[in-house]
Amino acid sequence: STGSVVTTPQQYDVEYLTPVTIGTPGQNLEIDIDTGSSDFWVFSSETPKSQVNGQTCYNPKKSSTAKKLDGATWEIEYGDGSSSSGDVYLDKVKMGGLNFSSQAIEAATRVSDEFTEDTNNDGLMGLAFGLINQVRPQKQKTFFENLQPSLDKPLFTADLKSGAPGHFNFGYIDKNAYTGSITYTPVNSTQGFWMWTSPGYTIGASGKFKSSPIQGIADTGTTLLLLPSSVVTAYYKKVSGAGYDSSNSGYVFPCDATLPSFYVSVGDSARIKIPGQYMSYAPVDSQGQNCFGGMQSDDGIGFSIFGDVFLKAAFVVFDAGKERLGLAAK
Ligand SMILES: O=C([C@@H]1CCCNC1)N1CCCCC1
Repeated sequence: STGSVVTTPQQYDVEYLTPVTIGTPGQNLEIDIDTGSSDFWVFSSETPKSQVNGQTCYNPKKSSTAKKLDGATWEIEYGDGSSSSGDVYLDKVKMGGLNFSSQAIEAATRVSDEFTEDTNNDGLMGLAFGLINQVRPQKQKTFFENLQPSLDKPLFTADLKSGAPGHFNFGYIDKNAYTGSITYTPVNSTQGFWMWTSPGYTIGASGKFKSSPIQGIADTGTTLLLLPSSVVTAYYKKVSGAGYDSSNSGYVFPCDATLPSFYVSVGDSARIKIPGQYMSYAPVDSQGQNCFGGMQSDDGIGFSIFGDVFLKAAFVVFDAGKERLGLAAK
């Protein structure tokens, strides 16, 4: 089998939302596909009304195919401080023309304010490795892991775009979705992430390559590109008026500044170009005078995060069969 589903950016490409259908009759939700975590959780009829602000809620009591996974609970804390928790049902899930009849659906009985305030986001579908699924006493498989044996190829691809809808495809590689060739690089999944190491980077079209290994994860659920502070400092040195703004906890610069492109090396001889325009995330003031940088420090995380600022510049193959990541220009 193969599948393909559209994914649509929210304002400033802060996140990408993807339609999914749960239960019988189908309940349609819009979720954030997150390759940086491994829980599929949704707003539900069990989420306190005070914590629901426009989201669509999955109601297992209205699904003839829902089965409670007795005794199972979950609780997750994300790196940005947001969190949620709840109980678990098994139910049918349809996404991109693919079906799985007994997917673990983690119904939220509590969500943190960050999720309540994210009004269009009905939940997260984690597509990292099941090793880090947070359901206890038995961890559950991701949607992709459940489907993997039936897919033509044991992989999925992400084609996120700047300010336009893109696709997540499952089980196949669309040759029309990228240019040139795909460069593959090994993934180390021992921490449960799509973790890989870039050999280095280049700042600007006429910059000199810096050989400096950067270990990080491919995370569609993180908006920005989070890199070692040495790289971040070197980049913003090339942006006039840029500086670290403690009130916004990150590098900020005049929105009319010219931003250099940033090249992330892959394998022995390839690199992904992030256009300068992608390196500005959003205004920090209502006048739109100063802008928050798309590249920020990974301090405190323990590794870098290749989030949407990077991923939307590439066609990305998440190849579980060969534990590798494929990257191509587009
Ligand atoms: O919580 C996260 C991210 C948050 C944004 C969405 N993706 C998952 N982690 C990834 C980095 C290491 C810590 C866990």
